Amino acid sequence: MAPQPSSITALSAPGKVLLTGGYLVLDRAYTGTVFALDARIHVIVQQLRRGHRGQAGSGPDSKAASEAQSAKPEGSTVDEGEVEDTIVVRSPQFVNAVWEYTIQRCENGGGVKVIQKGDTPRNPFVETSLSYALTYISYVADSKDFGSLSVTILADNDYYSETATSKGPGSHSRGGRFVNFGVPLQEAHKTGLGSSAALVTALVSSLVIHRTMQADDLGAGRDKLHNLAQAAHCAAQGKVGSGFDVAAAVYGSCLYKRFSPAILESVGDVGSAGFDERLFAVVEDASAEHPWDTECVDFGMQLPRGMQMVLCDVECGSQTPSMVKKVLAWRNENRKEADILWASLQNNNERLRQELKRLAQHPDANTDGEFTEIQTYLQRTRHHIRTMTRRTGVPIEPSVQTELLDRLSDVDGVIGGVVPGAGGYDAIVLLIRDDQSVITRLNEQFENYESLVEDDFGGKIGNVRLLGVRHGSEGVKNEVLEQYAGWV
Ligand SMILES: Nc1ncnc2c1ncn2[C@@H]1O[C@H](COP(=O)(O)OP(=O)(O)O)[C@@H](O)[C@H]1O
Ligand SMILES: C[C@@](O)(CCOP(=O)(O)OP(=O)(O)O)CC(=O)O
Repeated sequence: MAPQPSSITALSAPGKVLLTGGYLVLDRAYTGTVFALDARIHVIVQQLRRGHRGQAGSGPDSKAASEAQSAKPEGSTVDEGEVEDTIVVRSPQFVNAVWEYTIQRCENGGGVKVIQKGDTPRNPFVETSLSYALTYISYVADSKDFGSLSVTILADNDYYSETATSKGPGSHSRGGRFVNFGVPLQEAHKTGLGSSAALVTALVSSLVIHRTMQADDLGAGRDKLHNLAQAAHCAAQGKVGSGFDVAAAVYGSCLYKRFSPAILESVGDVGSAGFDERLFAVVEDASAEHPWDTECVDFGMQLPRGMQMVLCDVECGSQTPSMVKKVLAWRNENRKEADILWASLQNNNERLRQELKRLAQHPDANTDGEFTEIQTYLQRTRHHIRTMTRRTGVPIEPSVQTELLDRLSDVDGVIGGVVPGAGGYDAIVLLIRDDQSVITRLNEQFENYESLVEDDFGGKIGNVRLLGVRHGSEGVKNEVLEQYAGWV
């Protein structure tokens, strides 16, 4: 029998930065070095009402469950007399961010599908995570009775650019580490930390732990949660990416080698006959034909002592999907040249990672305190990325970012930096000496920062600011409820 659910479950998962290996990591022949961040997305699942066929909510915490039930969050349509189970998802840091769903049990093993009520704009990442997690849960627990659930999403501030409200005096009015953004989610500008991967990971993990496992099972269940989160994230995105962001959300910082795309290609859509069995096989890695082959090496890896990683938001977004398509099209048409370039990048990225690892393991090896080797490898990686930019005609490191990286690399205490991930006009990453005076000097640079070059791709960067986010290394984890006072 499945374990009895406790009444409230809270988990969080981190954002990511792909320090090196952008584009290369799409191909299993290469790897990416991904760092988890200390900016996390939290998901709190509350059991509002027992499953009406008498299944849920009768666990060891049933007193707390009935309290949660009577403290029914505002706006919920769930009440005791109603037979229909509903799931209400809220993102209370944003205006009107409430999504309410009914649960549809599909025939012929089509799984469990959530159907959105009302006319709030749909949130594909929330919706798909719910359908995928409930399908898996109902298959393993052999029960389709979920009861009604209230789900709260809380994100650390650095996932989105500041808004008038988040900067203002009332931003922390509800208390704790989370701010009120005062705008609808669609109007919030993302800083590119991988909010959707962290959200999907925290959401599917909290639902699965809530219904089929105990909090202590998180370690042992990590691989299954990874497989489920990758499947849900790909379905919500409508494409199979490399999955490095979901891997970092689950396992934390690591050297990542992607899974073979074929693993997820045959899952099909929720509602289609046999979906529950296929999803179960994917999550439990039960397919002999397509076993999971993701490789996350050195997970939980740390930066060397005395080094810190910072991100600089440049207030200007880029379109990753079309950039990826263009780079891959160029690679297909220029295979020989691309292979040489990809090999040079891989080789240098690997040396950089090995040196970071060596210094992390032998803190005394950095005798001059300058991280000179790291500086050299970062410069070489940038050199190859600029070649990639020129040859593909894609603004991976466009000249306004070259200018910014060059200027910041000259600041005393900055070891070097790169455009992470797909590059473009997203936040850049810097490795610096872990010293407050370096942060002070960087902030001084940003006060009057003005770009003096004309960009080769017509991009412009506005305000540059240091994000508060730092390297975090840890993947998905259980959370304590006290920190959500005022929000849940
Ligand atoms: N706090 C949040 N609450 C609810 N949904 C969120 C939240 N943050 C992000 N999302 C979902 O993730 C989407 C952004 O994902 P995506 O475009 O992949 O950006 P990112 O690069 O940050 O992952 C949003 O459109 C929304 O569906
Ligand atoms: C090009 C890529 O290899 C890296 C993209 O990294 P980003 O960190 O830029 O990704 P987004 O969060 O989607 O903006 C694509 C991939 O690996 O999926």
